[in-house]
Amino acid sequence: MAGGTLHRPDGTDDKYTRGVVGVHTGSDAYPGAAVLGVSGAARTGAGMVRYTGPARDAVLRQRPETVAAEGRVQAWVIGSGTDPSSRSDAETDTLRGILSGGLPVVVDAGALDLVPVLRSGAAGEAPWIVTPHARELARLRTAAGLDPAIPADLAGRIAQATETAAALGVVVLSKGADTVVAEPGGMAVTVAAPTSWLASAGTGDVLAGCLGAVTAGVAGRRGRATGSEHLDGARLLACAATAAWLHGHAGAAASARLAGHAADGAPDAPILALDVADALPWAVARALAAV
Ligand SMILES: NC(=O)C1=CN([C@@H]2O[C@H](COP(=O)(O)OP(=O)(O)OC[C@H]3O[C@@H](n4cnc5c(N)ncnc54)[C@H](OP(=O)(O)O)[C@@H]3O)[C@@H](O)[C@H]2O)[C@@H](O)CC1
Ligand SMILES: Nc1ncnc2c1ncn2[C@@H]1O[C@H](COP(=O)(O)OP(=O)(O)O)[C@@H](O)[C@H]1O
Repeated sequence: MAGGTLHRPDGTDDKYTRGVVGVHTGSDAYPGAAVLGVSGAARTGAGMVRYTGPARDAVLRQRPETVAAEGRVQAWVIGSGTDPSSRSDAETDTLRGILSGGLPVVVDAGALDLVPVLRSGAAGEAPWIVTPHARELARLRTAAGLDPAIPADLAGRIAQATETAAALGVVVLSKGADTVVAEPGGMAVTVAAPTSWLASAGTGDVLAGCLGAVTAGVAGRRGRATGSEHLDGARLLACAATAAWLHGHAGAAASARLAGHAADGAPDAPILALDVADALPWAVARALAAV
């Protein structure tokens, strides 16, 4: 699963080759989402996290390693902790600029409304991974002219994610106890969460950051190897499936630890989103050990 998407740094690496994630998330109403996304990206092993949103002070208080300045990045994370109904025109322009920059973008929560607008009638694929929960996916499908009914079973969710990916030309990561990832070419993968203690506010924000870090790492290494950082749908799907696996197993490890068990014990204790972020290094280590 992690083969090709995660990389143990060696003597040739520096902070840039390991992948730089740009995070433009959070708002005055939801500064915590920015902290959680930045923590998710940093704990997944990004070489650098750049934060360019409005929750700079909160982010730096929790994660002083963050570079709060513009600069080159390999992948973006946008939308977590934002509300499109109160978004300024200047902020919409900033998000449109990120989306049209040609880099991979993880599009979450309050930026999802821009996807059908920008992809309507557009040819080919955009290197974006959208990360809706069930209600957000229903809203996205309504805006794209697709049936918004929430499927009753997993087969229906896979079909829905696959149809949405093809219609919009983007990778879809549909969140839930089973995370379904689909790409525009028709491939789909399901990643079952090892614990449902993950159903807690802010864990999706952590996932978005984790996915940004995995994607930036893959784009950076590909750039070094081939001269092109472009990631097609199949590669983005692999990044999304890897992030879902890391997130789920980090949740289980955090739950087991808080329950007083060893890391492989039963995940019995409730967890907070930041617990999930803090357990991501354990999940990365476990995935790397299996490669
Ligand atoms: N720490 C932070 O900063 C965090 C910030 N966060 C940020 O918050 C923003 C909004 O994200 P969200 O997913 O909550 O909003 P949204 O997609 O509009 O869905 C709302 C839907 O939920 C439903 N609903 C509400 N209450 C319900 C209930 N008791 N039981 C059942 N259903 C209930 C309600 O349905 P209704 O009441 O209409 O039936 C409505 O349709 C987003 O930017 C996110 O990133 C979060 O990540 C958390 C941590
Ligand atoms: N019942 C469940 N079992 C396991 N994982 C779940 C369950 N419900 C939600 N999740 C996971 O928890 C996260 C919630 O994300 P999201 O709905 O965006 O919440 P938030 O906006 O509060 O961060 C997702 O990664 C989702 O896959």
